Amino acid sequence: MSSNKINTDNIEFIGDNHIATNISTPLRTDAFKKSDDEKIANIQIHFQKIMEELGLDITDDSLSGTPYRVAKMYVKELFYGLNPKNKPKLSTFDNKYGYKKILIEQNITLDSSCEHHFLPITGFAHVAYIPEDRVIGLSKLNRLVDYYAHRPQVQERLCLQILTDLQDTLKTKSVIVMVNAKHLCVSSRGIKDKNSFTTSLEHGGLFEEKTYRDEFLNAINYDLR
Ligand SMILES: Nc1nc2c(ncn2[C@@H]2O[C@H](COP(=O)(O)OP(=O)(O)OP(=O)(O)O)[C@@H](O)[C@H]2O)c(=O)[nH]1
Ligand SMILES: [Zn+2]
Repeated sequence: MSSNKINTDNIEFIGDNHIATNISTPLRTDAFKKSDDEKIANIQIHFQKIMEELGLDITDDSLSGTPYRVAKMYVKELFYGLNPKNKPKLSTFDNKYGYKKILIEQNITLDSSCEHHFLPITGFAHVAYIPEDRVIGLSKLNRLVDYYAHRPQVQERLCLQILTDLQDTLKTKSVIVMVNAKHLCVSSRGIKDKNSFTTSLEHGGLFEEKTYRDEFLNAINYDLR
């Protein structure tokens, strides 16, 4: 095998071990053996090669820092959510006040990356649940969305990862997640459709019933027609 061909023979895939395999992000078993600093150093070398291959003069003042900048951005920012050690602490509380109706966190800013093109996905997530015995700090819902968004993603998987994690954390199936997002791979290249956006909706428990779903959709002012 030539040196620039990726050897996939010994790549094994693992995922988030707390959720079903089919919705896990495909990861190598050695995904976190290297430190962030080692990964940044290696990605820097690879990205410099990409720039050189494109014909760019890497010694130019403006370009010389780009390989390191991109490598750091990948590991520490855009894809920080790949590493379980970065998962936010989702502290929950006893539902002492006995709140049993819908709780909605809407317009959660969403910044993600498309795993097919490594281009941005931007939009909003709307998350709601109907508590049983546990409730959660509001900001934790935003933090969880941010965590799963900061991986190479497809929107369907992102929606499901948020849903199943919240169902586990809140110990209730009654969770609903909607993502409305623009994919730059659709709007800025390829078909270049500037107007279309993508909606995904996943739910369980009481939200399987239209009445509860409608309550959520009305509250976020969304018309699914
Ligand atoms: N289902 C799904 N598809 C996505 C998502 N993000 C990007 N895609 C699609 O992934 C597909 C990849 O298809 P390919 O035909 O291999 O790639 P391509 O030649 O760049 O396709 P075009 O975008 O049509 O030019 C494209 O249709 C993308 O629009 C996502 O979140 N979910
Ligand atoms: Zn894409």
